[in-house]
Parts: sequence; structure tokens; C-alpha cells
Amino acid sequence: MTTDLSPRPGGTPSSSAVPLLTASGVSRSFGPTPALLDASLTLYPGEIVAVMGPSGSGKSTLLHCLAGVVRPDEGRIEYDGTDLTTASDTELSALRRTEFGFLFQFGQLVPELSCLENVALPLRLDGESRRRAERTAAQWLDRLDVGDLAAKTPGECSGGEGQRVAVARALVTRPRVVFADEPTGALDSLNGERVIRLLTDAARESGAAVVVVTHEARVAAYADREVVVRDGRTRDLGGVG
Ligand SMILES: Nc1ncnc2c1ncn2[C@@H]1O[C@H](COP(=O)(O)OP(=O)(O)OP(=O)(O)O)[C@@H](O)[C@H]1O
Repeated sequence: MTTDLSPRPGGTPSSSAVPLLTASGVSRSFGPTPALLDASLTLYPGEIVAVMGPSGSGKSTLLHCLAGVVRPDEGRIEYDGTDLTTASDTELSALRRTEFGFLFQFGQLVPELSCLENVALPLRLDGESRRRAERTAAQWLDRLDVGDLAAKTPGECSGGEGQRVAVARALVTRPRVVFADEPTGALDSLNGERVIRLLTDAARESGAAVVVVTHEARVAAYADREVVVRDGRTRDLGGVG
């Protein structure tokens, strides 16, 4: 049997592979405000893509549409054969729970739970026994160099430590895609660099693809490819560096 930290089958990046997630012609407005206009993005299995662009250009809206959190007004988003624009709310929430992992700028850990319980939570929600979930969670905390924080609550951790716990929680279900929205935005440059390095290393090892929204070039440097969003429109800049 493979361990919980092993790569998922088919998780090696390859430009010749079939895309895992494809968005084409996606538009979305909030009232009179157009947030996305004819946006497109293709994500291959195991690939790390940075989404960059000025404030208010539509990066988070694109991420939310790709993750099935926001429904576009127009366009098509296909994840592994499922059209997210027509999927039911039940189908979308099952996808988000089993196939996707999420990482935000801050505030995503449950303050009342220990770090170990926070990381075990997605597995518990998926029906895993407490013992198994916490054993896997402990492996992930070790992987992210925060094994010694297992019994602490998020309030007892520094910002960088909390983000590393959050990375463990985003990866613990072995998702096929991790959506990260400014995961280093609240950290100093040293801690930010450590978090993005650990996130991308752990994602590559486990075969997860990553879509990371960032305004920091040094964070985007960890990606395989860069997509820029400007005034709601996407432009693929190809390989980074
Ligand atoms: N829920 C919402 N209700 C109303 N307007 C929204 C909503 N979400 C986004 N917008 C608007 O859509 C546009 C794009 O916002 P979005 O958050 O996607 O940009 P962003 O590039 O992620 O910005 P930032 O870098 O500042 O986080 C902005 O004009 C924003 O005000």
C-alpha cells in the first residue's frame, strides 16, 4: 500500500498530457462591475501556475471560478470531464472536498482546534476515523516542519508557522489541485519564501497541480508557468524564468 504522502497516479507534469482543468471564454460581473472578460486558463496534471496582475484585475474571481466557488456568467470550465458551469451545488461541493485543496492569505484555521486537529479535519469530514486522520495529519505536519506544533492552537503559532499548518491542511486529502490565493501575502519575505517553497515542493512530491494567485514575482518564480490578468482578461506568459 502507498503511504499518504506518495504521489497520486498520473500526477507528473507533462505538456503532452490531457489538461486537468480548462477555462475558456469565462466572463463574470458583480452588478455593473465586470471582474472577468473572456478569460482562459489551462492547467495540466501536476503543473504549478502563478496568476499575477494588478489589484482588482480579477485574479481572485478567476481562482473562484476555476474552483467552482463562483459560477461564471459566460464561458466553460471543465475539470477532468465535468463541466463546472452546469454541475449541481452538491457535485461542486463534493469536488471541492475530495479533489481540491484551498489555501488563503490568513484566517482559514479553526482557532478552537489544535494544529493537529485542524489538519485532520478535512479527512474527518470525509469519513476517516479520528486515529487514521490524526496519524496522516501528523505526517503532514512533520513534512511541513511544524510537527512540534501539533498540540498548539493556531493562536499560539506565528504567522509563518500557521501558514505551514494551513499548507499541510490543504494537501492532507491528496487533492489533485490546490488553489492558493495570496498564500504569502501576510508574511515577511523570509517566511513567505519558506511557505511557497514548502507548498510547491510538497505539491510536486504528491503530484498535485497548484494555481497560486500572487503579486510577488519571487513567489511566481516557483511556478512552471505564469498567467497575467489585466482588466479581467488573461494572458499566458508561458514558462517562468
Ligand atoms: N463579491 C463581489 N462583489 C462585488 N464586486 C466584486 C466581488 N468580488 C470581486 N468584485 C470586483 O471584481 C473586480 C475583480 O476583483 P478580484 O478580487 O477578482 O481582483 P484581484 O485581482 O483578486 O484583486 P486583489 O489583488 O486586490 O485581491 C474588482 O473590481 C472587485 O471590486
